[in-house]
Amino acid sequence: MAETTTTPAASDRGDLADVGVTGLAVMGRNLARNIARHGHAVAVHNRTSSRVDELVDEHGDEGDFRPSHSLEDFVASLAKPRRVIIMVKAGKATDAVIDELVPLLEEGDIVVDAGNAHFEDTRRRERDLREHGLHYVGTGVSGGEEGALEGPSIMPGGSRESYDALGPILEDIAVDVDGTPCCTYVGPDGAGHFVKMVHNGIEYADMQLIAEAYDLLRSGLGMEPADIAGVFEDWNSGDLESFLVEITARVLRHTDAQTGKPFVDVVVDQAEQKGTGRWTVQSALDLGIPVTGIAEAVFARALSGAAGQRKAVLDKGLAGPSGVRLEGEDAEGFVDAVRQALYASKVVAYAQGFDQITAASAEYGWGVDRGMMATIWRGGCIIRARFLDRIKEAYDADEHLASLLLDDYFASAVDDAQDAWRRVVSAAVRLGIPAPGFSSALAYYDGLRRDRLPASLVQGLRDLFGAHTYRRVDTEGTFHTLWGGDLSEERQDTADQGSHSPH
Ligand SMILES: NC(=O)C1=CN([C@@H]2O[C@H](COP(=O)(O)OP(=O)(O)OC[C@H]3O[C@@H](n4cnc5c(N)ncnc54)[C@H](OP(=O)(O)O)[C@@H]3O)[C@@H](O)[C@H]2O)C=CC1
Ligand SMILES: O=C(CO)[C@H](O)[C@H](O)COP(=O)(O)O
Repeated sequence: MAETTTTPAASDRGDLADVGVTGLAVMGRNLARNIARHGHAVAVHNRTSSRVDELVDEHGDEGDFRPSHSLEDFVASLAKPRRVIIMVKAGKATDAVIDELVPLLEEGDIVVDAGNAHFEDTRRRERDLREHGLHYVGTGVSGGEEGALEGPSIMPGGSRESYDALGPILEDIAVDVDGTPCCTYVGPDGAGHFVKMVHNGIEYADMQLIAEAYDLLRSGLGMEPADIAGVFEDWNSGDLESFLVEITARVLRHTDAQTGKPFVDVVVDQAEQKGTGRWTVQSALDLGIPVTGIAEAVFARALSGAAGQRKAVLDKGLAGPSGVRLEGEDAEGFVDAVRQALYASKVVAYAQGFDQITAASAEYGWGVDRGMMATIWRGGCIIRARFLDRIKEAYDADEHLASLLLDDYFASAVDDAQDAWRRVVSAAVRLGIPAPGFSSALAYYDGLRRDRLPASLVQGLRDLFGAHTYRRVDTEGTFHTLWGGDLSEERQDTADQGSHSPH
């Protein structure tokens, strides 16, 4: 387990710890254990001291832990330049820890925030700490509790210099796929946390699509959860192979011990969220990138949580098909059609997420390498999936690829799936089964394909009611029609540029 140490051992550095972790809840505790198991001496600290003692009592034999009960002792136990990993609640808790930590540090030390911070917070903190001569590394860590211990996917931002000092440890503890660690330098300031945020947004979209596939099989065909588990197990040996498809089978196969019912039937059908999906959509709105799959997933969670409204509607019994099943020819081959619709919709969701990374990288000057992001998402993280190999190949082959959907492999995969995709969306509409992920992905695909969009009419309406102007297909310049006058057209060369932005 402890064979890949690339930093000098603690004993070579004056018996000081190689790295420190403060915040020992599920993630920090397992990250510290992972670091120790890889032969690095790790200082451990937590606001509530009992967590430190528990870690050392239960797992002290796994490696070289240096417990501290105060932040002062914790900092004093670290070799210089000090490398401090903060793994606490995002937001105010992280600021509180930074405020306490900074006066104890020296120029050149590296502060790593491995929590799910908002990338704008990371940009602000990086600026502030730079003024103190400190490096601030906002890093995404994905894989949950198990990944933190066995090898997560790690997405560090910050200065190159800080990565040179920190990267070897992070690459040691990250999971390895085909000899490549799922950790790479992402880019300056908030780049790491941005990429992690989009990762989580894609996670939302992926789960929503999986949930829709389950609903279509259950409500549309009348299949039982255990049978649907078998379908997902089968799908997991093909193009859809992924962690989320694998665990869907496990969740669907699980029976509640108390009632003997399928576990999914005893869980309240209101999906919660901590906020990273919502942040992704908010940022996409600012950047003008249509991440429809992620947005539908966030809104589907919101709709599920609107308990009062849902009950009122149910009580009133709003009209529409319900309880109708597919039968005969309509049911034939439907399971496989859902598989194909799931695959095509997933490709769209990932394509949109990568578009958002592209736009943010240009906006903030991060220089994010999309092929490398696909590479480090192949293992350790929640969205790990077989088809990330294909995404990596697509971006490696053309670093300027305008959309993943233009890559030959994905263009033909989606084309192969599209009859089934349309069949599934039509069936969902006819049966009254909500499938916002599947249908919005298809609408996005069709929107991209169209020669002319009805946006021209929107432009006309804007010009009529607000003199917002429009551009013509046949002449350069900006125009306004005198709608309230003789309907003649004026050139508006001094028009407000903002009104022309497609974003
Ligand atoms: N759970 C998961 O699957 C994943 C979580 N993350 C992110 O990792 C981070 C840690 O997550 P997780 O392990 O679940 O823990 P939590 O998000 O539940 O945070 C608990 C930790 O934060 C500490 N903390 C809270 N407030 C303060 C404060 N004001 N000052 C100092 N410490 C404080 C707690 O200390 P105390 O014990 O004293 O209360 C405890 O160590 C979060 O940012 C989370 O978003 C990232 C990927 C996956
Ligand atoms: O970061 C993660 C995985 O990479 C968390 O699992 C994710 O934040 C869960 O989010 P939510 O509670 O909003 O579903």
